[in-house]
Amino acid sequence: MDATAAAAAKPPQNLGGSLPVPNVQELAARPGDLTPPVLDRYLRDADVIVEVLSNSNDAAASVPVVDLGRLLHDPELYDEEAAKLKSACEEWGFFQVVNHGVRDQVIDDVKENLKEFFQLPLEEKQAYAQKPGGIEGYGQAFVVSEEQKLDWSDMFFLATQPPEYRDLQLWPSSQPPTFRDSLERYSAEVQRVATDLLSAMARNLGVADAEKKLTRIAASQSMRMNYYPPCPQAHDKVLGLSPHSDAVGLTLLLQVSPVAGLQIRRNGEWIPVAPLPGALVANVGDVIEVVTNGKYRSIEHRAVVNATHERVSIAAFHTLRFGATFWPLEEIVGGGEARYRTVSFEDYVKLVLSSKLDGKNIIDAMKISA
Ligand SMILES: COc1ccc(-c2cc(=O)c3c(O)c(OC)c(OC)c(O)c3o2)cc1
Ligand SMILES: O=C(O)CCC(=O)C(=O)O
Ligand SMILES: [Fe+2]
Repeated sequence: MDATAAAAAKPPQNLGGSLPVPNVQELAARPGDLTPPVLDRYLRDADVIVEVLSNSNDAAASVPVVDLGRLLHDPELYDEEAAKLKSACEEWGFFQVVNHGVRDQVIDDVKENLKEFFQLPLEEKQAYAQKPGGIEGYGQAFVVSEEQKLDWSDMFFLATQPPEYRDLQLWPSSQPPTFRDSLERYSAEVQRVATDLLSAMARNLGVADAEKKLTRIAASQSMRMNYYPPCPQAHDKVLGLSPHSDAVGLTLLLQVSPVAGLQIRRNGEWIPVAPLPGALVANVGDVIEVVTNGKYRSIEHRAVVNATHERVSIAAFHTLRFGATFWPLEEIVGGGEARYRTVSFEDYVKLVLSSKLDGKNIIDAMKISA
């Protein structure tokens, strides 16, 4: 590869960052520092965190479960499982993936190492802090004004695929010593799951060449590793992560802790997605909504926090590579109207990273108004 091609392979720098905000794990560890003006930045209006209705547990139980092994290795069961995937994408936008083939050891190692990382003293974690104007590293995202309400969480964000997108200075090398290895293995296995799911979605959509057009949506991957400290003072008045849809193609979320927190908005209610041991939670992101012209819609979700237990999760975001452009696929639009704009991936990432985390605001900005 010549120097120009190598430079082109690197992702653009300084696509956007966040205003600096307090480290939430430290705030939680020193409740004396949590004075009313500090806490007030996290407290939501009473109507924001409404309880889920009592019958919601039934709905939670029916968040679809898709068996990837059946789709990949069992021709006799393929049609039945593909139909489940189709209705999960059309009706829910969220589903749990089981029998996905990511090895238990790979999952256990990445979970252990990430929990160890978050337990390091603040000064050690700060060695991997986000740089001004950048999103990668340890810190926060989507804080664009001093007035907005803050989320009760910290994040560690790393670009993981393709390997040339990585900034290895931000990948912990010695504490914990196996972090790089375990993240690398987990990243590769999860990217394979994303590609396989997108292939199956392409077959379901039944459009010529859709496979190539959809699997490119897993060409890059980044990991948002979330740490939600407990909040005994006000767990029912703060949010771990504001309502949002993922501004990527396909997210595969690992609920590291056996603690509830993820909720999806369905028919106007917030429904919990209980951690299912060994499963990955898949969700359709905004980029899939664009290329399917709204046939598969991204779904708003959020994270709530616990009074006494910390919670850790890893969102593996799969999306396009820089240099790509995306638009509603002609085969899906057919004789109808494209409902979303064509955009270069780079411009799209700039839009994402300068936004507030606020429901479906990003995809709304992509819509062509009637
Ligand atoms: C390949 O280029 C990029 C792809 C994705 C992102 C990105 C970074 C984030 O931090 C981020 C995020 O925190 C997030 O919040 C939950 C999110 O959902 C709205 C994202 O889509 C997201 O994307 C950066 C660069
Ligand atoms: O922690 C969770 O359960 C949700 C995380 C999430 O939605 C995200 O990182 O985009
Ligand atoms: Fe999300």
